[in-house]
Amino acid sequence: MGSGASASDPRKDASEDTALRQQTTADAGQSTSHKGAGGATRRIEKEGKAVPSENPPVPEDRDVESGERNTQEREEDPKLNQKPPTQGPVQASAAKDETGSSDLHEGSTPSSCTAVDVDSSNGSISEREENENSAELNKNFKSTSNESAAENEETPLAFESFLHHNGLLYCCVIQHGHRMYVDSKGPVPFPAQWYDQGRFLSGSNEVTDQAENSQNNRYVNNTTSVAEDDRAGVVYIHGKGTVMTYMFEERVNICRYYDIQSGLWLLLPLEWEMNIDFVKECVKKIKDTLPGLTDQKEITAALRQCNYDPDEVVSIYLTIFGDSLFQSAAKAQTYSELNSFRNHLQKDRTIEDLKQKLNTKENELEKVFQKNSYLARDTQYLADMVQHLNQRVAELEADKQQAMEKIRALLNRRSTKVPEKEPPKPSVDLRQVSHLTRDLNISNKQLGATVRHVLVDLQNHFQQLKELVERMTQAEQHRVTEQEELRSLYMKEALERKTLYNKLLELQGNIRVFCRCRGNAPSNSCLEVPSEQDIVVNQKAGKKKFHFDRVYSSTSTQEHIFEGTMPIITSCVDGYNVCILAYGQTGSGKTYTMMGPKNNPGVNVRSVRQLLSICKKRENVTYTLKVSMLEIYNDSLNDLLAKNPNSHLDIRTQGKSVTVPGLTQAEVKTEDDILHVMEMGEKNRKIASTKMNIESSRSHLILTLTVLGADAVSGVTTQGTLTLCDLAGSERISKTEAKGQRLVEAAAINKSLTALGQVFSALKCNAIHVPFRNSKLTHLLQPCLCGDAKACVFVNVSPDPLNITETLSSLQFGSSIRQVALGKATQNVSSTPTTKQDK
Ligand SMILES: Nc1ncnc2c1ncn2[C@@H]1O[C@H](COP(=O)(O)OP(=O)(O)OP(=O)(O)O)[C@@H](O)[C@H]1O
Repeated sequence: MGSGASASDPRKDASEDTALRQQTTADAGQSTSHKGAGGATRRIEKEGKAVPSENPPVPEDRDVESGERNTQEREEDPKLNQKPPTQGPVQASAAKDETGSSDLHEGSTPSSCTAVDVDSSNGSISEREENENSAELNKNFKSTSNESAAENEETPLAFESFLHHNGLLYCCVIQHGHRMYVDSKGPVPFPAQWYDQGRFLSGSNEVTDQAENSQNNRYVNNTTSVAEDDRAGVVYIHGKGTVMTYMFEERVNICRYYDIQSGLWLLLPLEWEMNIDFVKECVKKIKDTLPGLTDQKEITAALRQCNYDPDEVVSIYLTIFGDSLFQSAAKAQTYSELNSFRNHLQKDRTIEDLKQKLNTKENELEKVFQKNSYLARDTQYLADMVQHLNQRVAELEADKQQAMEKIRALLNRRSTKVPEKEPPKPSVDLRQVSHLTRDLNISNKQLGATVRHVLVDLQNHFQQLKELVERMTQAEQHRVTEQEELRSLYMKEALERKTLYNKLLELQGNIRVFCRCRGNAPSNSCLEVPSEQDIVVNQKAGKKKFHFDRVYSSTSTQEHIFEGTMPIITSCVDGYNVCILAYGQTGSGKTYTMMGPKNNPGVNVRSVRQLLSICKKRENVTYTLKVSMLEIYNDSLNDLLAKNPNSHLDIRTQGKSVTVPGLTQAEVKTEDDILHVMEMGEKNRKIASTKMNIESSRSHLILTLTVLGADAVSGVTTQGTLTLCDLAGSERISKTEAKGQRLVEAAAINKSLTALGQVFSALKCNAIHVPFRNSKLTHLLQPCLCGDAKACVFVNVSPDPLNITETLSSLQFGSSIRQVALGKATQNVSSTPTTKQDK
């Protein structure tokens, strides 16, 4: 093809390049590393694109021969002569050695091994053809380049891709500073006007704006500066044809394809990927390994997340769902749990639908009731009317009777009196009377007809009303039955949801231990947080690593910290005893974590907010919240909400319940109420500590929220408690050199924290006796630490190297309690008949 023609009409070039495209398409299977979006975006081996050090020897006779045969075969094969995909990019083919390998290191053939893929059903050119075509191209290229280069000189080549505005991608070669693009017959000088008609795809994440750089790129002296792009590729999409793909970032799941219509790079849809052979193979491999997985779309999505690495997908599934996935879905018992999670979501939606249905029905009923009241009013009106008409009929009857009697009397008088002379003139005009009688008869008849008519109307009305009432009664019965069904379904679903949620928490462990490094870390911090679950202490003797459920670095925000505790707060509303403790030396950030400053509150305030929001959302359950606040100083309890905060309290145990008789419990309804109560408690704590000349950090602060729930639908009542505990500082006596009162305080703190450690140790080894009563602290926390509770411990540590010993001891304490596995948590529920049940 002449360079002039190519320059003026790139589309024409494209149609002439069909065979080349087909050939490059076939090359893709061998010359690419499949790291891209399956077949969609494949990476080209870097080595294949590297600038070769020498011109490779290509067998001349074979090239010529294969070139001829290729042309002939193309003419004969309709598949190869088919119209080229209009959006299909032209990629340079990889010249191959005799074995068909495109590896430049081995074959030492200069090539631009660009990756291309097609739908295998469309038919690809045989490997032999590929070799032949590649060889021909190489030969052509070699001869052209030889003309411009010094004979036998080792010529460095560089390859790049040019994306024309018409959507076609051309492979370009630079040699001796001259740029050429690869035509079906070989390299052709790159037309100057093309610089403004497209852009080069660079090796970096960006697509180079050719308009800006066109001047710089016209003559390239240094071959190594030429863009190498291993992110470009093409994919055949059924129904769309061949589209060009490009990976803009390192992660393949954001690979894009070039949409010729919009001229934009769009995200590759999951459905397309699912149908790509490479992806299908990966999915098959995963399914073969884990027969328990069946959903192809889900597996494809997982593949996308794992950079199309089937092994990684398998290992992730195994980590989450265990060995049960080795069995087929029907056999796997645990997998059914996974399904039940999915079903659960579906059921949630069903509940929503049913609730809506219930609302609609209730509205309908409301309307029927309204209609009923209108009809009742109509009936009353008609009945009044009938009564009135009856009265009127009676009056008319009476009038008629009177008139008749008068007539009769007149007639009698007339017949008995015999006129002797001139008969006397009758006092009543008989004609008038007969007229009157006739009129009366007529009106009597009319009245009778009207009454009959009204009566018929009334009967019809009554009949209609009767039918309506019957229908209403039926509808009411139907509604009641439906409501009953909905209620039972709701109860079942609610129970299932709670069970699943708590099962999830149980799987995560009923005691979760988090570590938080204090903020404002010094530049010579002794702590490192290499991952979300590890913390490393840099000490002179070397590094020491500790593992926790979650480690929060010095830069973690209060929001982050709270996120970790959120799940167990939901449990509290469901009737579980939940406890959040902050442990650590003085100044390590316990109070900051639990209470926090007003403008950036800590776990306490956020938990309360969360609790209230959950309670508000559950419309069928009426919640009552009560708050108590106490401190433990020198192993004695002070009620911080009492009028006299110094009044000492005792602990009483009855069965499993531990109570503090006389402890003030304030009922709260809103967030403001709770904050007000907390503020009051804090104030009392300060007053008490000033009076006793102690520091507030020398006592344990325990804030308890009791949540009582009464479910109007199921009639179940629950009681959960949320205990928020800011422990006293855990530093050693020897370090603080405490004396006198301070020594007594330190001893009490030590004793209670040691008792806490002993309780955890006993729980760890499932001891028959757990020494809860060794201190007031552990005694009080017993319901939150024994079998039916969920606890979350924050180990607060200071990053200051001066506190390294305390930091190590706190971390040691934290990692030892992390190994504690509490028994299966049980819910504090009771079933009581509720008056609202009939609702
Ligand atoms: N994450 C953080 N970001 C910013 N400042 C913090 C952070 N953690 C703690 N601080 C600050 O460090 C200081 C000590 O924190 P805090 O009072 O919470 O420690 P503590 O462990 O409760 O001490 P004590 O046991 O004496 O009560 C406070 O001034 C607090 O504001």
